[in-house]
Amino acid sequence: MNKPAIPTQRLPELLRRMPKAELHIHIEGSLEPELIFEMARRNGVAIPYASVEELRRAYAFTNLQSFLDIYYAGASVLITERDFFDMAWAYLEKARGDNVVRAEIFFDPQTHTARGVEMETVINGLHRACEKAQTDLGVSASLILCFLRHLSEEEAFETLEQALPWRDKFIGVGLDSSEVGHPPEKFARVFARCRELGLHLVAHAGEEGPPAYVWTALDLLKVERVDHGVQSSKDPQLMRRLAQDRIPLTVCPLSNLKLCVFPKLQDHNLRQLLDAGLMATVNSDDPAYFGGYVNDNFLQTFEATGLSAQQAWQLANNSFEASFIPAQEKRKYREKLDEVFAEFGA
Ligand SMILES: Nc1ncnc2[nH]cnc12
Ligand SMILES: [Zn+2]
Repeated sequence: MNKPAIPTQRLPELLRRMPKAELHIHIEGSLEPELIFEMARRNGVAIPYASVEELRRAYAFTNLQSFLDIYYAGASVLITERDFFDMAWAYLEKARGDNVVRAEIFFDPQTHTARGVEMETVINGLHRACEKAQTDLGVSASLILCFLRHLSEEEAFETLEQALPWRDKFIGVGLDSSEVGHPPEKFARVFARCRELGLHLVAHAGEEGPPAYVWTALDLLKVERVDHGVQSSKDPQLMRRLAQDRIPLTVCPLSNLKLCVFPKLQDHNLRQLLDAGLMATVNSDDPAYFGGYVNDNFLQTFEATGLSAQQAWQLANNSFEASFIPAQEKRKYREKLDEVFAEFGA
């Protein structure tokens, strides 16, 4: 696509305005401190912070585990179906404001069922928000159930069994939580079962873990997308494989910055991934904890790394191509994307 250049000063507005899909968002990671305090109050749950400000000050992370410890503590205020609905609805309204037209949303049922919350409560609350987003906001949203990789494969199987009565309310499964020491192969059998069930398959790999974890996510779990995957750039053969097979990477730049995967946003390898022909996308991961929703990720990363309007188009189009929607809907979103670019003279 060779189109006239868009002046740099109009790039932020274009990034905000362009329609996009968000494919890597943990709904529990969208729970803002204000909502944590509100839910703690209404549910009578004690939290070890005196104020919203004190909680926010604790969001200073050194690596993935230092974040996960506080993220699981934050999720402990979620008790009722209304809590899950309110959390997802707050995210979906923000997503609408960022011109997200499609969201594929991760949830971690084991974080809740381990505390005695029923699977039904979790799924129904989240799913109701997704349905309302379609009717009231025009945002298409679906759920992806994630297994916690620091727990056993047996526990993942139990979680799958508990969720199957609501099979029509989620479109796929993923793998998240502490990566290093919990390689994808630990979950090969449960992913094989999910594949038989016709579920879409994704997994976090190569966030902090080595390229070997990306290889096994592809070859043993048979995932359709890799979440993060930024460590792949250390392995040229893997980069060629990802490009050739058009495997999408759901990259989360502000997450990588806040979890010290890259020392500065200027050092992020998003440009390198795009230049190597990989289908990279931009996402927020855990926006309440990492200082920004999807447009903040686009704006700050473009500012820091000097990416162009052409690359903005590529990233937005990749987000539709990588999503689990029918080809006809992908085409519709691409047309909307082209309309917005045309308004900017591209
Ligand atoms: N960035 C991340 N990596 C792994 N597990 C997560 N759960 C929530 N956010 C996560
Ligand atoms: Zn994630």
